[in-house]
Amino acid sequence: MTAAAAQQGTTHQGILDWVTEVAELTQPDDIHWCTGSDEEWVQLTDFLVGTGTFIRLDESKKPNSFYAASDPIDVARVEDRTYICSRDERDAGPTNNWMDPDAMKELMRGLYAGCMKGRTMYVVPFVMGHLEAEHPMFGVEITDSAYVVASMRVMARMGSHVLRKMEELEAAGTEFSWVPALHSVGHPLAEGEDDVAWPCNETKYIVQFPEERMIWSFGSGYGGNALLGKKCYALRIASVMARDEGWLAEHMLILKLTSPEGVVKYVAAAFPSACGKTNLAMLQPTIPGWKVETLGDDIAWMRVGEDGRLWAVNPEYGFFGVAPGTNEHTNPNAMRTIAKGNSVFTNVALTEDGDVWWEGLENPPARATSWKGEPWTPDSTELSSHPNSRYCTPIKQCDILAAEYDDPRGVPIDAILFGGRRRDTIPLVFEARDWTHGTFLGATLSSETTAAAVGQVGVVRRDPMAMLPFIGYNAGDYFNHWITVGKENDAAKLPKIFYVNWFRRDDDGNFVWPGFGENSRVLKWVVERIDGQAAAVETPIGHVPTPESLDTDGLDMSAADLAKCLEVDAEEWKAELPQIQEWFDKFGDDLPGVLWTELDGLRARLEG
Ligand SMILES: O=C(O)CSc1cccnc1C(=O)O
Ligand SMILES: [Mn+2]
Repeated sequence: MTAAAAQQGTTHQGILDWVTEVAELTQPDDIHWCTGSDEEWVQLTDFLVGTGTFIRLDESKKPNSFYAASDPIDVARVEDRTYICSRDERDAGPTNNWMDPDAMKELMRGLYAGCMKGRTMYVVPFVMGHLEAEHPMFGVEITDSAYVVASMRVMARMGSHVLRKMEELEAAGTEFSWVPALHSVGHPLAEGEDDVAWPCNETKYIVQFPEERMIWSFGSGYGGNALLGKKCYALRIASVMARDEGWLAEHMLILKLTSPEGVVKYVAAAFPSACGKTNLAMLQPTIPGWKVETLGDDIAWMRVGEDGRLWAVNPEYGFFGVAPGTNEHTNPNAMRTIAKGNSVFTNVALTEDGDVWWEGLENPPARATSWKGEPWTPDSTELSSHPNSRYCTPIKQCDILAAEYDDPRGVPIDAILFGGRRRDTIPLVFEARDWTHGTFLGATLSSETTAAAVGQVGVVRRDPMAMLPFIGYNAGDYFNHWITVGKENDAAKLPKIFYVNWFRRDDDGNFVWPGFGENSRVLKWVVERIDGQAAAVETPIGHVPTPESLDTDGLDMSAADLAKCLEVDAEEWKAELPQIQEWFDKFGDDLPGVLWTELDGLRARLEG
């Protein structure tokens, strides 16, 4: 299958050739070219209700919305089955699984052979980012999952208008390419065999071929494994494009912060999976007069503009947010967005009156059906919803969506926040000394693992720029790319870099910082630092707020607890040094020397 070659031909013929090749291999019963129309949504959702994959929710509760429960073997991203199959193993680097691309293709052709028998092959033309962008980032996903098509319609700009745009560009002789993204649940149906509610396969492969800008996925129907525009394209493939073309594809939210005086700042923030990006992206400030609007909660593409500033767009068209913990206190804006319907809820609980519920949501139902299909009550010892259960909801429904979301140029970022989930060591917020030091902070970011990926939860791991599962190439080269962006551009125009940690705990294990809307106080300090108005203490790790420089008016917190939030414990940081050394040793000569210099500087300042 020469998808890359298919990209070179005329678009329509190129796509047709690729679709033909895939159909010959996978042998679907029929082929459906997705239009993205409302009529198609109705056909798809009716079909999914018919197969038992979808349960239609009550129109008065969540209009035009559906419930799905996955197979328990298919509930999250499968990092151990995710591969970067670069030609040279070195280019995958020590943080990625690698296999020789030809060997992987051989293996997966064996899996794809006949895998779509009894099913429909859907061809999904889509674009990540704006169709009106200077260089639209096209993709075509082939999938045998109607659930994936329905979810892609929420998460990406998809359908006939995308194909027409490609044809227009082709007619105008304008150069462009498209990413072929092949997906199968890996569950062929024999003649007359009924489908299961959640078809998938014990064997899963989520594979990126970076030089070919191509994605092959097999065996999972869930989230980032199957909605290939998201993690596979907009991060893993896009990060390789960004390395080659001089921009950044990052795991970041984008928000717009407006002060009471009307001063606007744009902030991007990289937190590991399920560490609060969506909540921060839609923050409802507790400090009077401050306003947050969102542009995105998960992915940011950032390019240096002619003005030397870093301009960010959100390439996605929807939210695929963690449901548990989302409620009127933690994220009222998400709740209002979801309430408008047009959403797909996966692995949450289904209530008897045709609504959904999850842990942390107000008003637990007296009885419900859990994501495992079992009777559930508030007294159940089992969870109603999987910790990685998700809502999939159109971004346009968000009341605080910034108008700039629709601007193909994006917004100029003033501050980048790196954040993790650490119970100790990392203070509430501190500012990097400069871009290189900020890159060091990003490269050494650490966080307790979450349920967004299969594996143990709560283990502290290094998660550089919160991109560990999403860097499409050698992470040492990725760090060097960040360093280069700083070197090749005017530092005064680039965003200032900060490190935040909402999750510090006291000796009894309780969170010291209230978080959620109160995080607006940290954002205020950040923008006031940018404007040279907020005080800070110079510490071995960076610039930490003086207690007085944080706006604590109305904050129910003792001075001792605030001091605890801001504490820099030299012994805790000295304990980080060998961990950072061990992390950096993984990269050998691929690690930029300036990062070793930063580590030496930190050590010297701590021991000074
Ligand atoms: O893709 C999944 O199955 C869950 S992981 C996820 C989903 C949406 C946004 N981010 C993530 C992530 O792991 O970062
Ligand atoms: Mn994410």
